[in-house]
Amino acid sequence: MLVIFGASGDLTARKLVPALFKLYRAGELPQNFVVLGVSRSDLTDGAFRKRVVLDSPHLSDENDNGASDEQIKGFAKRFFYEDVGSSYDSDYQQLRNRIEDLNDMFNTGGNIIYYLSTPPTLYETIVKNLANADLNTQNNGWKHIIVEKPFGYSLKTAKELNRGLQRFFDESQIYRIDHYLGKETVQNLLVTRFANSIFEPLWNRIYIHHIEITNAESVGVEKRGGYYDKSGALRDMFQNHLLQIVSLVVMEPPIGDAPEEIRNEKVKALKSLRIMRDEETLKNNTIRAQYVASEIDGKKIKGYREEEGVAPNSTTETYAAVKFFVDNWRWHGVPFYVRTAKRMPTKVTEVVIHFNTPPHQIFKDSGIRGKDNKLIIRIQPDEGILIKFGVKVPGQGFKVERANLDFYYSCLAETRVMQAYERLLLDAMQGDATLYARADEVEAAWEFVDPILDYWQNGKNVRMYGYAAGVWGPENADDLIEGPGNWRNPGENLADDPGYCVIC
Ligand SMILES: NC(=O)C1=CN([C@@H]2O[C@H](COP(=O)(O)OP(=O)(O)OC[C@H]3O[C@@H](n4cnc5c(N)ncnc54)[C@H](OP(=O)(O)O)[C@@H]3O)[C@@H](O)[C@H]2O)C=CC1
Ligand SMILES: O=C1O[C@H](COP(=O)(O)O)[C@@H](O)[C@H](O)[C@H]1O
Repeated sequence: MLVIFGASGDLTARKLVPALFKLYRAGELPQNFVVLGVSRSDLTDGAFRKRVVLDSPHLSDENDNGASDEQIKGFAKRFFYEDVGSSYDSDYQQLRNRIEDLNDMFNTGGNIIYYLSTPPTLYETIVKNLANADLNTQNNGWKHIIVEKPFGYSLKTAKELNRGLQRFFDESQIYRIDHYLGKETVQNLLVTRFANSIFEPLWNRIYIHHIEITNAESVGVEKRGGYYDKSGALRDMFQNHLLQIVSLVVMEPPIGDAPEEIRNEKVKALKSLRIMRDEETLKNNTIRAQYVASEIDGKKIKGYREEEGVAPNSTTETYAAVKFFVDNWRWHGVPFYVRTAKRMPTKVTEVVIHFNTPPHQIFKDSGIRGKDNKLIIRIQPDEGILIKFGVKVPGQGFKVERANLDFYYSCLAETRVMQAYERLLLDAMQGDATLYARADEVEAAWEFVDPILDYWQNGKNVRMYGYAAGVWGPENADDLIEGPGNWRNPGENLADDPGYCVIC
């Protein structure tokens, strides 16, 4: 049984129920699957079903071939609703009775996931009340809790939240969601590195010059200005999703694919990020910026400070770029450049491994300079992997051009690629926490991010750059890159990435 707290909210309707529906249609949910929505709103089972299933505009998408009425009705019958009264801090005895009734009706064996999809300030209250009603014990079926982001606001609050949850649930029962880990391409980072023998020998300071990770969104803060203005790019994307990607790029090979083997290595990776402690280092290695009003294709785009819910004098960043080093044997001296931003020219997330130039230039007039070998791992969209390597241009002499060697997920036309929430929900049902963040991972990530946030908020004369909505951030961001290089500003499609002989 999936018990969703905050079931009347946006996440339930827009992400959770559509993901469950996809799993249902694909026949991947257990036979006895049932959902109990819980929140303060006064709803009947019928009204809840209408809201999140029958009248929902979110159940189909452009890749869908349409669900039948029968499927939708069959799915809706598995949804029930219970209100907690006027506050989540109440006696959950009535909730317990309802859960027991549904357990019997659907023969669930007492296996329950509690999904916390309320404002984070309520997480601890909810788990305390679950425990008070004896709804956390595992002697009659397993009990897992899935905790939505944001997980804390700082290292201190993340630690408090961890301790708060762990008072009532064992760490093995706690699933902290990071939807980037549910993305197929993020998981493929592990496979690319550890299921091949051709990349890993090069995956170190001897062959890699620097690593660049870009997460760009073309949208602004949309309707979430109120939330975002208290958060900012560093908390919203960098502390969680991007540092999760960093941990997969940086980690050592685990001894196996058991969840704890992988998570142990990720924690070690996060703990090896060099924490920036003094103002000079923070000044030279971080850049923050806000988008300002502009016009894109004749359409006026609001600046961040004009967005609904955002303070007119806000100092919250919508662009964050950070250069850092990893203090371990493998990565000594290799700079990592990671940026995330809203209102960029396109939506794209990619990891770019820039290899060193060959140690000795044999082909002196080849035109190869500045065109290093790259491995581009495209997380989204146009998911795939592309290697840029030098080939000889036919003709006299040794002119070299960069060609592309590539793989695209879209080539796997017959394969159903699960969306992030589908994969993560299914894993939590199966008790597989590999793709969920452990307490120490979250804390290690905050440990790295906290000094940057503190500097941005309290440092002396910290610049807040502006960038016109629709461009690749402030010009000064290129100053972060060592030497003559710039950020790679990719197009929407990896397949369009310029390379010699693209039409073959
Ligand atoms: N929406 C999204 O795309 C994403 C959301 N999240 C996280 O998921 C959680 C839920 O988000 P979302 O569904 O968007 O939030 P909403 O505000 O839409 O819904 C939250 C639900 O919690 C209940 N609630 C209880 N107390 C409060 C309160 N003081 N203020 C507002 N709501 C309250 C409300 O139900 P009721 O009043 O009936 O009790 C409400 O329906 C949050 O922690 C959010 O950070 C994370 C990633 C993406
Ligand atoms: O967690 C979040 O992620 C989305 C971006 O997710 P994606 O899967 O579309 O890349 C971001 O828009 C949002 O601000 C953030 O809270």
